[in-house]
Amino acid sequence: MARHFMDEDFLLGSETARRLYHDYAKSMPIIDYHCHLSPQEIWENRTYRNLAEVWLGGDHYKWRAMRANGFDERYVTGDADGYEKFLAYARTLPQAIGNPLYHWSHLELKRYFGIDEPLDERSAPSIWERANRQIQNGGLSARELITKSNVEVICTTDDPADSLEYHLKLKGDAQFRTKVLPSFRPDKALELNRPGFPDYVRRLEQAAGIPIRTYDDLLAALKARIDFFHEVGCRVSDHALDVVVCEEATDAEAAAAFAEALQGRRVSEEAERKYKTHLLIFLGREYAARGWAMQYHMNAMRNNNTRRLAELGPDTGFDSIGDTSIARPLSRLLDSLERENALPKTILYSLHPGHNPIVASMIGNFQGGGIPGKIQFGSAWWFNDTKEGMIAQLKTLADFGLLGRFVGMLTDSRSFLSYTRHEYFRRILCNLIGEWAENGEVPDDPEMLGGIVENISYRNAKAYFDFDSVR
Ligand SMILES: O=C(O)[C@@H](O)[C@H](O)[C@H](O)C(=O)CO
Repeated sequence: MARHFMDEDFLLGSETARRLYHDYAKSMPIIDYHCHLSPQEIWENRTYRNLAEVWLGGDHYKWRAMRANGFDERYVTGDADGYEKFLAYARTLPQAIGNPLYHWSHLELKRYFGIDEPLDERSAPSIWERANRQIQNGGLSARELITKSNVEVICTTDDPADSLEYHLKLKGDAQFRTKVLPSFRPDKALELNRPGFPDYVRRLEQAAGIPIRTYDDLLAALKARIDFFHEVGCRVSDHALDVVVCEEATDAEAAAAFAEALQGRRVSEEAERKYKTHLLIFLGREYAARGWAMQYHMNAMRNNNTRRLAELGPDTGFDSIGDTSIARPLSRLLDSLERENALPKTILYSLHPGHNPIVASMIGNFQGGGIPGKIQFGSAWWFNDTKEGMIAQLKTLADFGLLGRFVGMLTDSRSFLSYTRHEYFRRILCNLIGEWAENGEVPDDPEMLGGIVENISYRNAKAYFDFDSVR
C-alpha cells in the first residue's frame, strides 16, 4: 500500500533510519555556512504581503521550472500579480515530480504553514488563501522564519567592498540569537577581464580607504578588508572558480596584468591565469593566517542566455554545469599553498557530478594540520542538490574519505523558507546510514550511528568553522 505523501517518516525506509532521524538528526540546530540571504532583510525583519513574495520573489530554481513549463516571463519575474505567479507555479509543480523543488515546496508548506495537501491547480486557491491569512496574521517575518527553523549561524555572501552595515547592526542586537556573519567573496577582484573591473577597483579603494594604483595597493586593500571582515565575524571565504586555473606567476607578471586591466584593457588568457593564480595564493595565505575556511565553487557555466542576462541580470536561472577539467589545476593550486604550509581549511564543490571522485580523492592529498576533515568535499551543490545528487556525494565521500567528518548541508538559498533543505538532507543521510545498518554493512549501534548523524547535521560544522569565537 502506498505511503501517505510526505508523512513524518518521509524518505526514511527502515526502522533504523526513522530512529536516526527522529532521535538524533531532527533536533540539531542549523549552521548555514553558505547562503545568499540579504543581511538587510534580516536586520529590517522583512515581512511579506503574500506567498508569492516569500516563495517566488528571488528563487531562480522555481523560475527555471516555470519557464520550462511554458510560462511567459511576465509570470516568472515580470509584472504579473502575485496570485497569477503563484498559480503559474501551482500549475508547474505537478510537472516537477522527482525534482527537489517538489519536495522542498511541500516541506515548506508543511513546516511553515501547516498545509499538508499537494499543491496543484486545484488546491491553489485554497492554499493561497490559507497561507496568506497566516502571513497577514504575522509570525512569518524573516527573523521569525530563521528562529522557527532553529538556525544558529547564517553566513551570507559578501563582496570585499561591502560595508557590512547590517551585519554590524545585527551584531549589536542581543534580542536576535542567530549569528549573521559575512563571507568574503572576492570574485570581482579576481575577474580582471570582466567589464567594470576598473570601476570595481574604485569601489574597493573607497571601502578600504587605500588608494589603489598598483597591484601591491590592491593586495593591501584586500588585506585591510579581510581584517575588517574578521572583526565583524567573518570566518569563511568563498570563490566561484568557474574555470580552475593555476599558472605560476611572478609578482611582476601579476602586477603587469593588474596595471593593464586597471586601464580597462583586456589581458591575455595566459596573463589572466597568472594573475588569478597569484592572487588566489595571496588570499589563501591570508585566510589560513586567520583560521578561516576557504570554499571553492567550481565549474558553473553562468549566464548562458545572453538575451536574458541583458534583461534580468545574473543569478536569474540561466546557468548550467560546466565541463572544464579541474584535477590538475586544482591539485597545483592547493599544493602551491601547501608547499608554504599555508593551505587553509578548504571546502571543494564542483558543479559537474562526474567530478565527485576527483574531488573526493583530491581532499585526501591535503589533510592534516591536526584538524579533523581539514579539507572537505562540499555538500551536493546547486544542480546536484537533489535526492540522488546528495546520495551520490555522501556515498562518494564515504568511498574515498571520512563521511563521519563531513560538515554537512547548507541552503545556498535566497529564500527564508529554504531551511527545510537541511531536513531534506538529514532524512536522506539517515536513510542511507539506516540502509547500511539494515544490511549489516555497519553495526546497528544507535549510539555510534546517532553520534555520526548528529555530527554531520551540526557538531562537525560547529567545530570546523569555530563560529563560537565570534562575539
Ligand atoms: O554561490 C554560487 O555561485 C551559486 O550558489 C549561485 O549563487 C547560484 O545562484 C545558487 O544560488 C545556487 O543555489
